[in-house]
Amino acid sequence: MQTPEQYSEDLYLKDEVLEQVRQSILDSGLNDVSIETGYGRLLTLLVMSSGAKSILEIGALGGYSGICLARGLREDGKLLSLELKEANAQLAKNNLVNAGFGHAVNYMIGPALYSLEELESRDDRFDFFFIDADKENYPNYLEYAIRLSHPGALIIGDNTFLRGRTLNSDKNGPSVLAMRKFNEMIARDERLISAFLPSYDGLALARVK
Ligand SMILES: C[S@@+](CC[C@H](N)C(=O)[O-])C[C@H]1O[C@@H](n2cnc3c(N)ncnc32)[C@H](O)[C@@H]1O
Repeated sequence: MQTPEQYSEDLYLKDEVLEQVRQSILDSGLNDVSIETGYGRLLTLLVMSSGAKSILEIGALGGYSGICLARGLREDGKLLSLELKEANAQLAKNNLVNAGFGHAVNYMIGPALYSLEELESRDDRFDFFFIDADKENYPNYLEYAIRLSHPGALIIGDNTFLRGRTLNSDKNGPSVLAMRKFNEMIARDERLISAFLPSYDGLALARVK
């Protein structure tokens, strides 16, 4: 029997652009740890529904989520993506250009914490955040996202379950501890209104009050 996720995905026609992105990641010798197809679709829907004009993504890889985010942007909207590795940012950029979003995207290369510090020093603000990089820094990324947000901004974080490790009390490595802290912040921080989606590897959604 199909999983609910497989059943839902099979309802849609093939997305040639996004399939090509996944192939380009594999062709580059990288693991395809892009966002799941159903959640990519949700990103587009959320960006479009929120009317976001400025998006900050943390973790670009090959640009899969970047394209999903850009698809929801208004004509004059911008996506800034923070990526540790230059080669990944280049791959993502190529894929965004091929998808017709070259005009809308910029990359900052290096550890995201440094880039976030720079953005804060410039007093930059964003309407939408997608957190999908090194898990140990998720609580730090969330704190920065709240500080860099316009009121009403949306913050989305991927992989909240860490393939089940978050829920397993025998697992207590740094990524797991950080993800538990991130999830608790999402649920309890008084600056946020939030919800969790338990499909795939889990997704956290929050709105800054
Ligand atoms: C899960 S992948 C991102 C997938 C992408 N969001 C998508 O769905 O298409 C994580 C990415 O975060 C990047 N990354 C890891 N540590 C980072 C850091 N400290 N700062 C910025 N990027 C980082 C990795 O190089 C990798 O490209």
